Amino acid sequence: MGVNNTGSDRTQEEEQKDLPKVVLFRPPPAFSLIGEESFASNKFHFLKTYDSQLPLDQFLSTHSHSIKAILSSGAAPVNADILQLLPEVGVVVTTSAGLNQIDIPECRRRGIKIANAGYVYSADVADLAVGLLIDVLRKVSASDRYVRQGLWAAKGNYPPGSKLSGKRAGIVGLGNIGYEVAKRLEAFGCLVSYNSRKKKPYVSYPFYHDVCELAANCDALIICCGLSDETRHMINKQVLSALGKEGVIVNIGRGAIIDEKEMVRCLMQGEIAGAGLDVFENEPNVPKEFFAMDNVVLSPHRAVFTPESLKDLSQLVVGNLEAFLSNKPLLSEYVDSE
Ligand SMILES: O=CC(=O)O
Repeated sequence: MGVNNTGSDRTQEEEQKDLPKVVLFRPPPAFSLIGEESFASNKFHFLKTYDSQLPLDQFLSTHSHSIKAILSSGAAPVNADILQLLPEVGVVVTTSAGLNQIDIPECRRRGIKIANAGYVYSADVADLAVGLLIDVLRKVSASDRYVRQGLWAAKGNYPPGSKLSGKRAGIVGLGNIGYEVAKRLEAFGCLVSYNSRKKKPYVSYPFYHDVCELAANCDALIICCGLSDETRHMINKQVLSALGKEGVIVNIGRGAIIDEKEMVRCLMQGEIAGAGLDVFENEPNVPKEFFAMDNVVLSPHRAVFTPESLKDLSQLVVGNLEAFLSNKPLLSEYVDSE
């Protein structure tokens, strides 16, 4: 029997057994980016379904009465079938800002609390949204390719881009992230307006109840809302035609908020002017048509990933798990408010 570094003669495995059990269905990207130990892996027993040879239901049934918490991330669903195998679970802590992978009504029905990444990523995601918008308008990536291909010397100047300042920017979803995008674009001299489920009392930006009307009254539409049954394909043919030939769309929310096939068609036929996309309907697969479009800027769903924010995230996740396990209020509890 090995002696561990606490001086006791119990193996690390035996000691781990006494720790509160937290189940994971998929490795959070942050584990490989900043290290699993940043998530206090010495304080919790992380049960990783993806490391087990057992089928998921068998694995969960084996541990069903000892798992108290779920650590969710990315697209792995936390649905009714899973929750019913875990009767002792009282909290789902997710490393994501988005909650579309979690069956929220089922959690509510079972009295399970939910905590997400809160405000941790808002600034980073807003920065990337503005970056994508500037890139599309000013053709940053496209002209970079032009220079690298030696075309500047061979063919002369690359066609000019379009000015950001003075553009009418329509924010779809004025939550934490949408608000950060709005503040940044205002500072760039844009005229901000928004669509949200409800008018926000704390801002004076013009509010459009109808997203189509918002699109008709802006030059750039920035999608910042979460994905739900209500918002799936909310940006459809009608909204894209309302945005029009000069209009640009940026999506840092979730791919399925836009009807992607329709967006591809609109871009191919010049019915909208360009797109900056960090998210896609069927990630990591991206419609091949985009690859040949110089007016489209593509980013592999990475708006949230900066080491600085991931460090804050790890503290928030650990804080949420500890708070739950000691019956204290969660640090970033999700409440259905908007
Ligand atoms: O997209 C990333 C997230 O929801 O955190």
